[in-house]
Amino acid sequence: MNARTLDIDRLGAQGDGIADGGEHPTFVSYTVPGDKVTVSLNKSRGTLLALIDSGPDRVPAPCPHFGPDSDIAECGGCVVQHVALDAYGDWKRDLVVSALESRGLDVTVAPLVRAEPGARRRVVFAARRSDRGIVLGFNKQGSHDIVAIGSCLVATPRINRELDTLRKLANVVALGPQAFRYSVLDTASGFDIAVDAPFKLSDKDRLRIADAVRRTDGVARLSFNEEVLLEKNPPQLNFGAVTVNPPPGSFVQASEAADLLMSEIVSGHLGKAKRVVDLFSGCGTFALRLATKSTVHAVEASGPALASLDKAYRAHPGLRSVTVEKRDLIRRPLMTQELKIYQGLVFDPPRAGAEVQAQEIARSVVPKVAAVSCNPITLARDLAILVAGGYRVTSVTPIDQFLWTPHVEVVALLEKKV
Ligand SMILES: C[S@@+](CC[C@H](N)C(=O)[O-])C[C@H]1O[C@@H](n2cnc3c(N)ncnc32)[C@H](O)[C@@H]1O
Repeated sequence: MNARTLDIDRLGAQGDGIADGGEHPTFVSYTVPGDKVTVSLNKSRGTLLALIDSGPDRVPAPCPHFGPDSDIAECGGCVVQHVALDAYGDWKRDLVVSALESRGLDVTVAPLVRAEPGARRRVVFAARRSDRGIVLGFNKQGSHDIVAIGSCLVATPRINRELDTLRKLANVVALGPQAFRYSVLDTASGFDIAVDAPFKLSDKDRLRIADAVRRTDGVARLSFNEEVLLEKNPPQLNFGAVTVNPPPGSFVQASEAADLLMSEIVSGHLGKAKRVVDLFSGCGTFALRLATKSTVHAVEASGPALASLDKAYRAHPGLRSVTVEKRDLIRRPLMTQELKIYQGLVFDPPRAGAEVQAQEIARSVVPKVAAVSCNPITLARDLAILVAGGYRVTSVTPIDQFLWTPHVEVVALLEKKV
């Protein structure tokens, strides 16, 4: 074993401590700046063997599943529970600051908006049948091993209360030893469970699973590889006063509190616009709230997401007009000419961002733009395109939608004098 003693200098973008002292940086999980540690070294990665001295921002992790000291098992769902609150907030905010700086954007970034534990309504578990029964939990860090969990501090109280129920249902779904994804969305009308598995079901399996769902209280729907096996009642999410029934497995903001805050920021910026366009609209998180004041055109690639947006709009009288358009915005962005009828625009693309769409927005005369993103790197690229096109960034708000992970949600607001 290649054991070394290292001094940790900084926290990296993935939440690892980094020792800069050697020929190249060495990454050590579960460490903080100021730690002196002994590690077993494998190229640029050190596995923590012993903590010799603690850095000033080291705190005990609140979850018994966290880190190599866990008495139970080391869950890889969270990576930075051992970092003090202020240092954690600074680190996450800095992820955004450095991404923007790398694109030459000198803009003020607000402090990180904190998330509370227990706020995550959408949790993607890993599951697998083993010799000792079903294992439901999260992958161990950097491994395919699934660590069974007894509770999750990040998930909503209802998901935690019903873990046994969820586990029993996962056991009914599991065929053979292959691992599968078991995504649980905690909605107002019960759990919406979406299974993503590498195995196939027979008709008999379908009936058996549907029967188990029927007999399980608190589960609204279960779908398997996007096929609904049973919907007892439509899963319900409230976007402001509007109730939406999201399609199986569709994108939904992971935390209700973050969803609400982002919508408030976006609505505050675009609220006076007569006509707004919502690009990458999903099921209407922004569109349906903006429609209380503005006419909205929602554009999105997923037909089922748009159908649920449209259904929710039609069931809620009193909104301004909402139209939907199914369109692949990466291949066929809304062109500058098409944008000229709007006074407000929000875009919330997947992690890869919306480079080509941003080029069209940059050339447009839409006076107010809101950019929402879960990836500061692609957001910074897209914002730089808008700034080159004459937009000014007026605010950047990082939101801790993904507590104790290296992920951060960002809402950036922009204006163009036209
Ligand atoms: C980060 S989600 C945002 C959804 C919505 N704004 C919300 O807050 O729930 C990104 C959305 O982009 C959609 N999407 C992915 N690729 C797309 C594409 N090429 N063209 C249009 N929409 C796409 C996804 O279906 C998803 O709904």
